Amino acid sequence: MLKLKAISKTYKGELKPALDRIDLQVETGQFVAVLGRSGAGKSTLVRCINRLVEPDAGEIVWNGRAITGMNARELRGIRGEIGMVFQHFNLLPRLTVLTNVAAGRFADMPRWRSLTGAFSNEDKARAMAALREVGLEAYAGRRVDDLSGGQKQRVAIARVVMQQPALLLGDEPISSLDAVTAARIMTFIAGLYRERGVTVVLNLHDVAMARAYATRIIGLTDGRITFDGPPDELGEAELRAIYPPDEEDGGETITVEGKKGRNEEDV
Ligand SMILES: Nc1ncnc2c1ncn2[C@@H]1O[C@H](COP(=O)(O)OP(=O)(O)OP(=O)(O)O)[C@@H](O)[C@H]1O
Repeated sequence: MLKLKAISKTYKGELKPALDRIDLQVETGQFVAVLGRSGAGKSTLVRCINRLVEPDAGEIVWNGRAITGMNARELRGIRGEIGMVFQHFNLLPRLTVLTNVAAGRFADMPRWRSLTGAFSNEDKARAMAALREVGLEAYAGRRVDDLSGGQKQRVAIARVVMQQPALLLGDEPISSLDAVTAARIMTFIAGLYRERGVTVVLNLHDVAMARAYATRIIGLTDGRITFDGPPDELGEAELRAIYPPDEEDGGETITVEGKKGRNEEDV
């Protein structure tokens, strides 16, 4: 179980908190999508969980252990249990697909160490099996920077499969992908949750994707939780609370089906 207790974060030089006393409890085996406008605090929330961003106050507890308060070595250890996928993949571009995936097994080590150690045949076989799951077996020897965005995200998913995390965090993992590729990545993530019991917390921009895949939706507005419930309770009124209209942004409209710009709304 993941518990956030009164987590607050104000970035240096900012007046308004990015997160304002967030309390959240995620049961093992939930698939949580975090929605909110740009700047609502979604990235900050997800990144505080594994302390890529340091909260100013509050406590984060994962399976009875307080992540807040861990020293660097303990934090590396816990990060081995927590997988993460990013919008821009966070792979080592000049290295091969296989090396990137195999390194997932050493997620609790500093990166340079995981790469200087030779991988065992067993590690390589497991990395190949993970690549097979995402349909990229044939790309094992290719350099990551030769792949498309969707393929890179599949490599990142294979690395997570290799890591066998109990918790998967995602910071906009599908934001830079086209709709078909995004759905494919969400299906892989849903597979980790359904078939392996991985607890998932993803920050998403896409309301329709969140509704289609998550079991619970958290709405963030100005650093506070303004919605918490299953996808079928997320109606138009709830969406308006999560995405309040703002004169400055041209009146972007979010509907249950997804996001619409003003022009699309007019036609
Ligand atoms: N490194 C930083 N330094 C200063 N302010 C920051 C930093 N990162 C985020 N912020 C501010 O904190 C608030 C929350 O940002 P955050 O990135 O968490 O929002 P978000 O909901 O993920 O937005 P987006 O959807 O645009 O990525 C915003 O006001 C943002 O400007």
